[in-house]
Amino acid sequence: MVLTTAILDTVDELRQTVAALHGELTRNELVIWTAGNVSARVPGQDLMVIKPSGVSYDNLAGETMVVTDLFGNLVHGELAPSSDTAAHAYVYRHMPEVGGVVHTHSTYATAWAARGEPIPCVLTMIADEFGGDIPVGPFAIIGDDSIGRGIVETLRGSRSPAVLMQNHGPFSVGKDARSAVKAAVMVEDVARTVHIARQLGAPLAISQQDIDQLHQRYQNVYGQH
Ligand SMILES: O=C(CO)[C@@H](O)[C@@H](O)COP(=O)(O)O
Repeated sequence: MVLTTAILDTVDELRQTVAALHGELTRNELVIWTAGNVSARVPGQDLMVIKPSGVSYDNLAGETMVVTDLFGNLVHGELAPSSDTAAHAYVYRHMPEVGGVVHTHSTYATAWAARGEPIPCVLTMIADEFGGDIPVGPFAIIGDDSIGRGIVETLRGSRSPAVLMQNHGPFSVGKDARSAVKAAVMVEDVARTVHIARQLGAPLAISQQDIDQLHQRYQNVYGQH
């Protein structure tokens, strides 16, 4: 596939954005070594920008980000794409509203994934960002569409932008890559808080009505408009 000058301009800007967002994963201590990855859909194109596989975060820059089609075929860039490219691509193919995907192995969220236990909606911040319990997706081996299918099928049944893939770790989605990174940061924060709360007792439930009210406010009123 030959990329036109207009698409290349968009891609180059997106490569810088995705590279910078990988810095948010290390800054928020969500990844170690080369684990984790961020991607962004190229607007209006069946393309995505994603991290190259196994490259140190110290060496991630716009120029090292790669571009693939939505079946994981390399279209632009020198390096091999992330080993999670198939999962990201599957999400983009089946969830047209998603513009960004993030995967980490952040400690507390991954500990919940190891138990295959959803994070209960016992904090206002969980209601705000996730709209209910943070769901668990099925165990799936990397290498084909299994992880992507598990992410999509689980998220379709939830308001949550994050899913805890059993025995693996969190994947998060958003309207753009920055929103997906935000969900990755927040799922780790609430995973830690609920874990700590449960050490000393049973966290108290929030009513569905209150969850709905909190979610609606946060998604539609919170912040600057
Ligand atoms: O979780 C996995 C694979 O599913 C890790 O290898 C992943 O975090 C990092 O892989 P990449 O360096 O993106 O290929």
